[in-house]
Amino acid sequence: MNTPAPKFGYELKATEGKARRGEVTTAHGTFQTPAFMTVGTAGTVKGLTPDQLRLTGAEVVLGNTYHLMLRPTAELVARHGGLHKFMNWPHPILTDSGGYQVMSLSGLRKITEEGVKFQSHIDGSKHNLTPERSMEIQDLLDSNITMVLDECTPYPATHKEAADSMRRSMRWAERCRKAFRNRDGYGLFGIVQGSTYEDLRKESAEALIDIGFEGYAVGGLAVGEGQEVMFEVLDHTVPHLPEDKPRYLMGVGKPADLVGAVARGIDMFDCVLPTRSGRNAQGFTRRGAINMRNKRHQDDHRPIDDQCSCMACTQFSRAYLRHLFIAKEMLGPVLLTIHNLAYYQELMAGMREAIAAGTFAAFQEEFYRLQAGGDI
Ligand SMILES: Cc1cccc2c(=O)nc(N)[nH]c12
Ligand SMILES: [Zn+2]
Repeated sequence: MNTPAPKFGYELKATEGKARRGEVTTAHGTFQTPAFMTVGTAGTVKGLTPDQLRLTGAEVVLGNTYHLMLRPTAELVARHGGLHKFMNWPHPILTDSGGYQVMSLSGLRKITEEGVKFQSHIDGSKHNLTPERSMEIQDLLDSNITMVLDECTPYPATHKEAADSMRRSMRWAERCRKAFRNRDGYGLFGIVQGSTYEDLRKESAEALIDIGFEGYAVGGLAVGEGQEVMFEVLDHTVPHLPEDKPRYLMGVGKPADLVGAVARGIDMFDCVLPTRSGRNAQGFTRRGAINMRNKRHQDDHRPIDDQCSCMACTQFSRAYLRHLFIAKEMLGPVLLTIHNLAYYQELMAGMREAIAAGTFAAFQEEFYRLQAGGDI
């Protein structure tokens, strides 16, 4: 007899200024915030087994409606028990709703009031993704956190373009709320749009709160606006979001983006940067970025980061990592992905600890001092 799932929930445990330390409860376990969620687009975090991923400190994995509806289809995943069972990740899963990926990946796409019509980038087949269909797909995937179908307003946008795009996303959010199958341990998150316009971001946040969601994402950022503009948008958007619900900044970001956004009240993040960079020999460390193809590592016995406890840093040298990348060996991308994810999780754990201890301001200073330190 399965024990009944706990209710989906967020508990705020500590704050320092706008920074928050909390915990989210889902049917597949809890996760600590601020959280970095590892991107596992097509049901896999590229190159890593679930055990290796867990060892990096990951608690939440992201899947994508767009990719999984095309291949292997949500219906097949459902026949295999949902995404947790299919990919053997028995911990929280969040899925994005598909609209964002359609706009960045598919051919021949058309946005109408009904939804998004597009051609698959895999085989050219035609699809019609509506708010209702996106909810059905994420339900079939058994996603713990479902994202509403939205349009990520292209950047830059005029005020009118941003207003029209945001208001359609709000109408879609309403349809998603109605179509979402409410059940304990599962949540539906709204996504705030409005580009860089303070009045539109306020209107969007208030519209979503009127509908009511289990969490609120800030969308429409990480679209080329730059860190300064992104932080400005957060400064005038986050204050409109409920204190008792998680806030999720979509698609962000570099380590310094995470620290600055946590300082502005964000709880959850996702970004392909650590995994995509890891596959391309770009490492992240507390002292800044490192290019493992660089000749200076050719005969270097040291690990990537002697303070890191990940498998790459405890078992291998920089010389070996460089060799793997130069020789185009599969193990190179695997090891550097593991290291980058472990570094991101270490950064999040450090922020969680600092907020709980009331030392987040000092943490931020030390973070920026080391990043500027150079000589990694
Ligand atoms: C993944 C991602 C990054 C950046 C922005 C967005 C967005 O606005 N909406 C969705 N659904 N996803 C996003
Ligand atoms: Zn490491």
